Amino acid sequence: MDQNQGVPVIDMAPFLEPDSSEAISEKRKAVLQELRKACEEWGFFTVINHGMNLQLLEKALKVSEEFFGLPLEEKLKVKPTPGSTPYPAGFNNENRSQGMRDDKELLYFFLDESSTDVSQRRYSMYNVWPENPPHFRLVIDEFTRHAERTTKMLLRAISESLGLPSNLIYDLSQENINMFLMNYYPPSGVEGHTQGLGHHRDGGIITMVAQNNVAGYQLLKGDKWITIEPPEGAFVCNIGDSLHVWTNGRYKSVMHRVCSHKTHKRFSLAFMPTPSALAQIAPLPNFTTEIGSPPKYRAFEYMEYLKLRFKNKMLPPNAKETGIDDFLICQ
Ligand SMILES: O=C(O)CCC(=O)C(=O)O
Ligand SMILES: [Fe+2]
Repeated sequence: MDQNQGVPVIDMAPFLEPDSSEAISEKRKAVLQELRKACEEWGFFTVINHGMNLQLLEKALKVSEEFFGLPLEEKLKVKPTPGSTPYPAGFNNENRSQGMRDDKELLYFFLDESSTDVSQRRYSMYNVWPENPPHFRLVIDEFTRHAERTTKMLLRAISESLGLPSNLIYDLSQENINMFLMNYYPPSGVEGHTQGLGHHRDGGIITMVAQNNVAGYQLLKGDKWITIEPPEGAFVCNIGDSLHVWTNGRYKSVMHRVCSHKTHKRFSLAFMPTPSALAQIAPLPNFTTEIGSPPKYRAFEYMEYLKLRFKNKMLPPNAKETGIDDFLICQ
């Protein structure tokens, strides 16, 4: 059986149309229905016709391959700035999940530069840009500007799919922050499962991932790990814990991981639109009082959750990590 069978592929073309004729609006409604079903049943979906120029995506994947192909001492020059917590921007090859080493390298940036309000750019000031390859910044700036448009379009569609005003989810996050992760998973050289990135749920609103054509991204459905093999040029998206809590668990934040390939290098580019540290994360009335359902999660500030999750990085092997379940209200 095709293991990818079932992870819904959603064609966003009607959301790229400028006009809002009756015919387009009908098409959009159909897309919203598919999106709702995917978020409720899978917590994952794949988007095509997402508005990103595919040549630009290719260029970004190529520049990431060039960067990660540099000698380690060159990559280590892209050192995180002290104080850029909770997650330091820059190069990092010492990630851990469940206390075990992830066999991956990460280059990490904050994207809030597109914000017109300079006082809000308090995350991207920590970004550290590689000097090599020389065209790195040019390519990545253009790519991330386009990708931010795509993430905003997806957040609007997700809001609408929940019957909420288009801007609500974006507004709840309080600031315009996208975390941008460039990941490199070296070949493992061995048969069987190797931890590229240990199992986890994402914390933000959604995560949107592009990858080269090397499989390894897996989600947990029931008790089975399913490998996601997206069509070329697609973005794989999943629901993060914040959206899971806002919807009182209706849109699911699902466990996933990355398994390294035996012989091939895997690259991925991940965008995570994320709430501001001060954003309130609590189930919305639309999914609780208004429908007579008790809230499943207590309210918290996003910073509280981030700090707890950051401690996960220091845990001994196989220790239990903090996750969204720790915020469940016992009933
Ligand atoms: O590299 C990938 O494909 C997924 C990355 C991921 O799950 C994450 O960074 O949270
Ligand atoms: Fe993830």
